[in-house]
Amino acid sequence: MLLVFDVGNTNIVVGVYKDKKLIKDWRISTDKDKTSDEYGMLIKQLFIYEGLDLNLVEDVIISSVVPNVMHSLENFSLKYCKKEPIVVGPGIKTGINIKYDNPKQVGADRIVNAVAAYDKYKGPIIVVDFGTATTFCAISKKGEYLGGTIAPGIKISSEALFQKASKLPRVELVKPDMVICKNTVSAMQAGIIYGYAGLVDNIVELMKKELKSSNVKVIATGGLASLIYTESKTIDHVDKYLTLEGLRLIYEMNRE
Ligand SMILES: Nc1ncnc2c1ncn2[C@@H]1O[C@H](COP(=O)(O)OP(=O)(O)O)[C@@H](O)[C@H]1O
Ligand SMILES: CC(C)(COP(=O)(O)O)[C@@H](O)C(=O)NCCC(=O)O
Ligand SMILES: [K+]
Repeated sequence: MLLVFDVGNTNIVVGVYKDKKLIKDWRISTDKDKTSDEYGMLIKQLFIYEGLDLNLVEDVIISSVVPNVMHSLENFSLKYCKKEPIVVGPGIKTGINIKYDNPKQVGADRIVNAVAAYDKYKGPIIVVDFGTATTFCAISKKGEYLGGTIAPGIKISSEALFQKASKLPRVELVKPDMVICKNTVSAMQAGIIYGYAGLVDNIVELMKKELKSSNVKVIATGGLASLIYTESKTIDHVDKYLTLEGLRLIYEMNRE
């Protein structure tokens, strides 16, 4: 079995692959204060709960945009899986040519998404990842990572509204029927969701113009993708497991 970790700023998505098949996935909070033993006990319990055995893990691959968590996860891998993990970063083969000014600057999650999206859908392609931040990445027909856009995420944008305006409450992210809303909660929900769908469509349209291609596919992933998918005019598919799939593919390219 292969154990994969996608460490985001809010959540760590953990996946278990048996050959090419994702057999289990979990979402746990990203906690910079957790030790390797705490991660170990948490993951061991999840394995036991699903009738899986941590001793059967043959390899571990980690992609992280939170440097502080790496120490604990690497030690977790060494101690509980008896394996040096593969960490997505400089020196790792991805098959993607990164055209960023400084390729080391691109978030590992964005590269992992690009690898999976190019493998599955071919280019030109735009990947939208709705995480703590919302990232947009353009991949060319030839499979080059061309770059992209980083916008404030849906959840953190709405948290800012609630924190900075005394009379605005924290709201659930659900869609009201209208935008001419007659109460505070619906008015905020409309502003967040319909406003955000517009943000997504505008960035995607501008990217398509820069890509100068008419057949660009647009794939969305990340915790909140399905919320915006139904309101956006430009997203073609939601692919929930894109990042995990990218980790598996990178593992295949780098295994000994
Ligand atoms: N299935 C879900 N339903 C509702 N909210 C979610 C879900 N998954 C994630 N979220 C929320 O979406 C935000 C981004 O989550 P996630 O995609 O895990 O971000 P990251 O990759 O940055 O850790 C978080 O605030 C999280 O609480
Ligand atoms: C943009 C991000 C914060 C997104 O992270 P996430 O929302 O998944 O937690 C992450 O990819 C990152 O830290 N990137 C480095 C900067 C860049 O990609 O240019
Ligand atoms: K992510």
